[in-house]
Order: sequence, then structure tokens, then C-alpha cells
Amino acid sequence: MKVYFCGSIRGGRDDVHLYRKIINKLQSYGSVLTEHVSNPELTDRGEDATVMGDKAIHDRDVEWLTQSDVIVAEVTQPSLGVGYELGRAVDMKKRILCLFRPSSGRSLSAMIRGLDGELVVVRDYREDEVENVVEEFFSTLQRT
Ligand SMILES: O=c1[nH]c(=O)n([C@H]2C[C@H](O)[C@@H](COP(=O)(O)O)O2)cc1CO
Repeated sequence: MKVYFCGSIRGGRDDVHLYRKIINKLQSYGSVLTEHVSNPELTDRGEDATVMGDKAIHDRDVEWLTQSDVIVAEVTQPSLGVGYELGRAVDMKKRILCLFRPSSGRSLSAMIRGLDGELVVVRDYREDEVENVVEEFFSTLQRT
């Protein structure tokens, strides 16, 4: 199974430790195409645009999204890129899990929370339960 993980990069790197924890768990289900999102050395400047160029980053990520079987997004730290990826993934009719921590004090965009439905699960969670939440999502996936 190919998993595309979405997490904030230029939107801010406050939750990078949590991205690592989620990706570790996701790797027990398949290959995670976007492992770099959890790299603590990747700053909010993003991947080196002078080497890759933003167009190359965009085109590679849309290609990975197309190839992926499932999308998991940590959406607590607002990120234009993550919102865009989710919009594209919805259009591709992918199965999606969005993870949000109410303890952040933020209020999740209606354009993300309102996606909750047949193909998309939007789940409020606490950091200490993240592994269980991921397990639950993948077990319902396998049943459908
Ligand atoms: O350098 C990058 N590499 C990359 O893969 N992305 C993708 C993956 C992330 O899920 C998402 C983050 O978007 P943003 O940088 O707007 O927070 O975009 C985004 C950037 C920088 O915008």
C-alpha cells in the first residue's frame, strides 16, 4: 500500500515530532511516499527550491498523490500546501484521514471539517492516542 502523508512545511514546523510519530506508525501499513515531511532538519523554508524548484516539488507531489492508495493528513498546523493536497485528493476520490488536535486551541477550517463523509474521515484526537486512531482507520479501510 502507498500512503501519502501531508503535514505543514512552509506553514510552520511546530508539529514535526508528531509527523515523525504518525509516519512511523503508517510505515507498518505500507510505504510512505512523503517521508521527508517528518525530517526535523527540513525547516519552514521547505526543500531546497534552488536545487529542485517549486514546480518540481509540486509536480512530484501531485504525481505521488495520484499513485497513492490512501492519504493521511495532520491538519492542526494550518498549511496552504496541505489544504491544496487535500482538495486535489478529494477530486481524485481517494480515501483520506485528517487528524486534528483540539488541544491546540485552534478551530479547524470548515472546508476541511466539512469533508467528513464516505471517503474522508476527520478525526479529533489527543497526541497520546494517535497510534490507536491510525489503527482504527486502517482496520475500517480493510473492511470496505
Ligand atoms: O518543500 C516542500 N515539499 C513538499 O513536499 N511540500 C508538500 C508536502 C506537504 O504535505 C505540504 C506542505 O505545504 P506547505 O509548505 O504549504 O506547508 O506540501 C511542500 C513544500 C514547501 O512548500
